[in-house]
Amino acid sequence: MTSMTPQSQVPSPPSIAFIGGGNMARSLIAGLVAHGMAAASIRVAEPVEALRSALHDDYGVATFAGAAEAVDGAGTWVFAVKPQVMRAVCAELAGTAQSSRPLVVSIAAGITSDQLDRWLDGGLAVVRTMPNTPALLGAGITGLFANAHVDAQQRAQAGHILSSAGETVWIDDETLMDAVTAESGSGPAYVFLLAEAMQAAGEAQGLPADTARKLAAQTILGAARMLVESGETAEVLRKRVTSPGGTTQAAIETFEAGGFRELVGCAITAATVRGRELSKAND
Ligand SMILES: NC(=O)C1=CN([C@@H]2O[C@H](COP(=O)(O)OP(=O)(O)OC[C@H]3O[C@@H](n4cnc5c(N)ncnc54)[C@H](O)[C@@H]3O)[C@@H](O)[C@H]2O)C=CC1
Ligand SMILES: O=C(O)[C@@H]1CCC=N1
Repeated sequence: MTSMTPQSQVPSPPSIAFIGGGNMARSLIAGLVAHGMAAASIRVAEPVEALRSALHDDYGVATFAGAAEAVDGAGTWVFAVKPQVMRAVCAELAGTAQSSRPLVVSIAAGITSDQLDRWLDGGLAVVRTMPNTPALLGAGITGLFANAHVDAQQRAQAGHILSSAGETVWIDDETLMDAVTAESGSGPAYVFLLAEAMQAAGEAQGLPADTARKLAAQTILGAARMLVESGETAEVLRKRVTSPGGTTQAAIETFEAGGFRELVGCAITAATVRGRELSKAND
């Protein structure tokens, strides 16, 4: 005989609570809803009323001023607040975390899984992640690290949430998460800086501003697509553009003489170090 579960006892899908409804949370929520997650399963804690209204109006998610109300009944908690407020937010939720044993997902730069676990009173499954802003278009990439308490189902759940923002890559050694933050978390800003510089240089050569902007943006888009879609290395693609004795060679030699690679290395080192500092400064 087949046993039937009465309708009233069918469990509703486990909901996700976002603690922090700012820029990155909004991108992740947009991705989850676009990938078919029921808005009714998404709860958001956000103290700023205007952000709460916008999230509710745009995606239909339930919003709350306080974190404690948002996490009520949620199986996964996504911490999307600034690193500087993470400890205080965790202190507020530690009691509930111990009784409800959620999967804890963090997107905060620098804050380690050990810190999150300790601030929530210990023994919890924590996935530390680092997405980036192209998540807004579903074109992001996220690095993820799981602590020892995370089981296979929770790992899949965290991967599912972040894959709605784009590609995912699991990192086995958490100390490398600061390097992920420095390369891809902050990385879109480096590309925007390059775009700014290319546009300004084009304008300095006499191009109208809107033309210079379009040339820079489409060039970066096209080059990025070639990197992803061609299967070739950046070096091979660069060399194909660089005709011997041509214009590109003149530019590349100027970049190399100016220490471009070293400068990029120093910038990414500075961002990596800053990630470690954020961990210490907020402990
Ligand atoms: N912006 C970026 O490119 C990336 C940011 N991150 C990380 O994402 C996190 C959030 O960054 P953004 O979204 O850019 O910042 P944001 O400032 O837009 O969002 C943070 C939100 O948290 C809210 N908040 C503050 N205290 C709160 C509390 N007690 N309870 C609930 N919400 C609270 C704020 O009102 C704000 O709306 C940070 O930890 C950052 O390191 C990660 C990857 C990329
Ligand atoms: O600048 C930051 O600290 C955050 C983390 C990665 C991108 N934005």
